[in-house]
Amino acid sequence: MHCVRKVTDDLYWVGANDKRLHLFESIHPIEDGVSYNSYLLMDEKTVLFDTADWSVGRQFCENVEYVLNGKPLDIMVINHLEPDHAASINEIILRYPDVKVVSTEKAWLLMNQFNFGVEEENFIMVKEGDTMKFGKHEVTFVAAPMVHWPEAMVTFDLTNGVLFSADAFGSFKSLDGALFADEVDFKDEWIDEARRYYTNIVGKYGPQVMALLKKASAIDIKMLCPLHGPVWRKDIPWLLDKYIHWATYTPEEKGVMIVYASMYGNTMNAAQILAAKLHEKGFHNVHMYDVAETHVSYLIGQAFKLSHIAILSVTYNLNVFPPMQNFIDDMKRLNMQKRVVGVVENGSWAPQAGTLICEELDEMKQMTVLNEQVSLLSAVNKMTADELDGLADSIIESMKQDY
Ligand SMILES: Cc1cc2nc3c(=O)[nH]c(=O)nc-3n(C[C@H](O)[C@H](O)[C@H](O)COP(=O)(O)O)c2cc1C
Repeated sequence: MHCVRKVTDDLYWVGANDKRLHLFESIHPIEDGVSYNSYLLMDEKTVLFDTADWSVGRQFCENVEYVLNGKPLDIMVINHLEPDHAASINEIILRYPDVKVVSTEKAWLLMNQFNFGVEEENFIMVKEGDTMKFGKHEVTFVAAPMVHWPEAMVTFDLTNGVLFSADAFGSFKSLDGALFADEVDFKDEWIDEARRYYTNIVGKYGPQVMALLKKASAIDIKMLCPLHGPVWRKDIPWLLDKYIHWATYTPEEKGVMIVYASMYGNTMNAAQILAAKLHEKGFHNVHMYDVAETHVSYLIGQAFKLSHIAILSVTYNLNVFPPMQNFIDDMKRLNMQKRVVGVVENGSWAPQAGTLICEELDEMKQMTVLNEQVSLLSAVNKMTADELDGLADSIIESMKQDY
């Protein structure tokens, strides 16, 4: 049975939710599922904006058929060719063989590579600034390279201010009947998953996102229709502000994320002592993570949010503990920058982790490593407890800077 929502008088959400997928892109856990959004405009011409992942293909096709109500599908605009949005192109073409597919030159190459079954005579290539009229609605196409694949574009409806924003402004979590961000408690219940989605999926491409935001600031956006998560019709400046922070690697808050790696509990003890000292000294925005217990995508989300990171790691076969190394590698891969970092190492015979972590941080942009580094020998003692106290002071002192 169809399950659709009306976005505007003549625009429908025809997407679907996946609550069974365990790992998005085979890497990021999505305990709360994900939605694959697709939108169908019923103008003089009928226009489908993107398709959906094949896992929800049956529901998606039923939704399209219901809204079309016997009309042919004239146009399919493909803003983003990644298969979680484009895998059903082939099925749509089989059902509506006369449909014209509209997308970028790079998308044309990719849809051929993926064997999505688009014939050349049915493909209309568009570029930045091109416009297309469907009847009442006229749209313009805006290139959005690397947000988050090279072929991506967004489509702006000049008639009613709807921006079909592809992967930009998306979020993990299934919609479960809600459609608009103002129908859920986004600021409380969704923001962490929206940040985790952005930072892990698009986080590397901050400059490209800023380029898109610059273009977006020149148009009067009334509604954002992303390919995952809710549609925005209120509070759009609030979301744009979050995006500016993430895309420029600017912390949202002064806060400390304490990440530790510990096999026998002593480094964890140091992390607890550090956290206790921060609270004792009056600083309370402190969040603690066992690196081996927390999926790195959650760590990345928090690292983008907070101004300070305290890294405490055991030495492991003369290296950094592997899950901690993975976290640091991931931050590097995603271009993480502009954070203040405290480093604590542990080793029982040849502590090495601290030096190696500092070398990694040195290769990243604008990472300030606090001088008060602590080197533990197996367990915290009186001297290193005092050093942890000094590190807590140093973290609090560095909070006085502007972010
Ligand atoms: C497999 C393994 C490899 C280790 N390699 C080193 C090492 O190369 N250098 C070192 O000083 N300690 C090494 N250690 C000791 C750890 O760093 C030790 O667990 C730590 O000093 C105690 O902290 P923890 O209680 O937080 O685990 C190793 C421990 C294990 C289990």
